[in-house]
Amino acid sequence: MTKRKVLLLGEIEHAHESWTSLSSLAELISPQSRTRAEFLDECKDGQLEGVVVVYRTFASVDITGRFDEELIECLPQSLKFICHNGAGYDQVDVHVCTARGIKVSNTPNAVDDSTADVNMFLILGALRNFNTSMTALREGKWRGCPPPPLGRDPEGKTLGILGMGGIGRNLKKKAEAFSMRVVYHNRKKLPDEMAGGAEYVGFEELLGMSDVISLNLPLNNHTRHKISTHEFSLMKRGVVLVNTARGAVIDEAALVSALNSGHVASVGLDVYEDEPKIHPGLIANPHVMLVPHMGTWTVETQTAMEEWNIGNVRSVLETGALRNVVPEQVDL
Ligand SMILES: O=CC(=O)O
Repeated sequence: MTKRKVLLLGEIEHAHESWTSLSSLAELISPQSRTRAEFLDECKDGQLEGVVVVYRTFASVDITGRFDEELIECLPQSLKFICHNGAGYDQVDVHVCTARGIKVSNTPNAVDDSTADVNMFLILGALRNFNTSMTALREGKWRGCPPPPLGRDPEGKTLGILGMGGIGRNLKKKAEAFSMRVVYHNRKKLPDEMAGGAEYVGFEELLGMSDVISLNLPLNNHTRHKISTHEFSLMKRGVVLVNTARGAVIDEAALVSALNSGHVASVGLDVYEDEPKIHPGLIANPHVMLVPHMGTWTVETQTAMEEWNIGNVRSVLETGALRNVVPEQVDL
């Protein structure tokens, strides 16, 4: 009998032993392709027949492109599972996977601490306007001339968390250590023990009452450009906005206008609408703290993500099921 195959798209950087240990259960293969066109041909030529599960990384999109309808339709008939190494799985069209009977997993909990840490860093940096003085110092101008306006303290400010999933709930605890009052909005109110005392408010209410707004919601067809011109107009003048989720949740052009008009005082961003390109209006604005998508960029978190994803591959090979599936597939 031919051995089942596992296709690795991307690299294993940390959890080498766990990955290698899978070889007693299946043949571990990598694609020959370096481009999307080559990958589609490799699929169509039947070279990937026998692959039951794909392990893919965020960066592998540079080779295959998005797992959209065109690509998913070409995948071998044997393929039943896609294990995505990342919390956000917007590179994979889950709807098409579901229609083809493919189950998809991600790495939700592993990312919570490090992403919420970056979130808090951006909140503090944007409130204190650290970007201007850090740039001035490197230019030999000490705090700058004139020095930046005084920053603001997080203590006593209202933080509105849009999307109270694992990262949002983790951020809530961290923000409370800085004496922030936390309110949140989700499509559904959380059970009280999960919300941990944070007040549930409507979407527009959150926009209107928050001093700081943190975007922690996944990118999908419902959330693309969730924050645009109209939503900015509902926010307090002088609001601070941070985003560690996905860039396209914000309409970046509208954000640049809101910053230029002074309606939004400052912004902290880890993610961008068209990464790695950054809107020139964001680069030019001194009130913007920019981090190049480093929410999970720590040894501990990257290792934990790989271990979780490999655990999912192992679970498929040993039990025929994933340990977790993405929320859209939970009730299937
Ligand atoms: O962006 C990071 C992730 O989706 O895990």
